[in-house]
Amino acid sequence: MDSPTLPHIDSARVQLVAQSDRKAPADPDLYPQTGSGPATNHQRIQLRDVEDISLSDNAREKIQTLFRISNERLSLMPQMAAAKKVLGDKVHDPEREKMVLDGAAAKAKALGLDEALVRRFIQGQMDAAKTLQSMTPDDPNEQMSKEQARSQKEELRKRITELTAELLDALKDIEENLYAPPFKAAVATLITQQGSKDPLHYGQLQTIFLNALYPPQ
Ligand SMILES: C=C(O[C@@H]1C=C(C(=O)O)C=C[C@H]1O)C(=O)O
Repeated sequence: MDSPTLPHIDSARVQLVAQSDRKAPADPDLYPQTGSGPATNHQRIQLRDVEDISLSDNAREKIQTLFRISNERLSLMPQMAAAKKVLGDKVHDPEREKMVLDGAAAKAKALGLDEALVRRFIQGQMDAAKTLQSMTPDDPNEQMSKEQARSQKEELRKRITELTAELLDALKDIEENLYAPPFKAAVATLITQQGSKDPLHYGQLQTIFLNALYPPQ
């Protein structure tokens, strides 16, 4: 990536709060418990089952690609929050969200991807993005001028647009496997294992991912 204007995420600035206002997941098979407590029997069984399935390295890589892109997209949000603060802009920008969703729907069509899945998935990514921005604390040492903030926001949006397109390519790559039970179980397990890296903490991102890929009936 060649974007020197995008600063790296500074985790010290992102003191994240543990708060998920999402509903309790419906299906414990797909929505494993997360948190710091010991794994439940259920989780242990599920992990063993997934090993038994011996998910191909290829499938594992594809799922991890999806997480990696999502993480990169989310990692831009503290800088987005900082730019918006300088500009006095709101975290939630419904016009921009409509553009992102419409762009994603158009690309979904071109790829032959299920549009409802794509809209759900990208809306989930945007919800997580807003949560992360709201959790970004003020930086009393922030020196950015409005001019700098405007160009930072613009650069970030360019990158976010690219990453949104990459997310759809990665979704397309797993679409045909998505509803095979072993694959579902593997997604749930890999998401749980990713939990420690969840920038939203305490399973919120896992829940967003799972709800988007496998909406509770
Ligand atoms: C990232 C932004 O903040 C929010 C999140 C968005 C996203 O994840 O694409 C889009 C609009 C905003 O509601 C932004 O304003 O660009």
